[in-house]
Amino acid sequence: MRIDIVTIFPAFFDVLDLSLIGKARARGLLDVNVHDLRAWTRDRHRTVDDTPYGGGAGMVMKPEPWGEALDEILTDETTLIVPSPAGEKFTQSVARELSARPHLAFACGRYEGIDQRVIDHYADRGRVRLVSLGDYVLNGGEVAAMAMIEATTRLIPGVIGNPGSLLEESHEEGLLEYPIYTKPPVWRGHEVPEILLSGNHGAIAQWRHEQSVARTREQRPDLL
Ligand SMILES: CC(C)N1CCN(Cc2ccc(Cn3ccc4ccc(-c5n[nH]c(N)c5C#N)cc43)cc2)CC1
Repeated sequence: MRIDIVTIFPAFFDVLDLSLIGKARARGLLDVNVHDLRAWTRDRHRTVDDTPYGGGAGMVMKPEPWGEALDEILTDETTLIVPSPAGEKFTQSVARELSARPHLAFACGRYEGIDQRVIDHYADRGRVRLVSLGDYVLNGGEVAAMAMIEATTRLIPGVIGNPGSLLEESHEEGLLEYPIYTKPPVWRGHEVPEILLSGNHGAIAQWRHEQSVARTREQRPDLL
């Protein structure tokens, strides 16, 4: 998968050189390219924003730099993702859908957002998705893009070491995951549930499912 990220804070994505995504890049599983939107400005101040038509607080990101950047980056195979508080909710299902795409481009806005005509222009030409990380307000699209990239790329075969662990994760089966434990068997007086030491794999699987259901009922009844 190729991923392109356009942002006025390219250094924000240096973290993508680390950990599993960094290793996947080194192994050629992922081709991640971060671009500074200001590279497509034409004025000496490298201006990317201006006042909103119709008045109102804040500034709006100008369409011209975005148009020149995206014209260079997008292909017929690209899904353009625009993180936005007004977008569809980002879920595990969306992550799974995006993980099958050959090319993702993330347009990370700042200020009050990107001039609507940029989204309209590229919507006419193919796949544009406004996607929201959740019902809270961030200062820009970078944090959301980072989360979406991590949730999506970890589903690509070979990116994480143990594909089996993808199957029992929260939200994959519609339930929250069961509690997990490791050595020592007793820690500060807290014992590991005895069933997990029994070696009875059928009983352990049953117990884990019951724990998942109980946890989901407690924390996320909306998922049941
Ligand atoms: C009345 C007038 C003063 N209102 C002022 C608040 N406006 C809403 C508003 C609020 C913040 C931002 C900052 N921002 C800029 C680009 C950008 C991309 C994503 C997100 C974002 N926030 N939360 C998520 N789940 C997101 C995602 N994905 C936030 C972004 C942009 C826009 C609405 C207008």
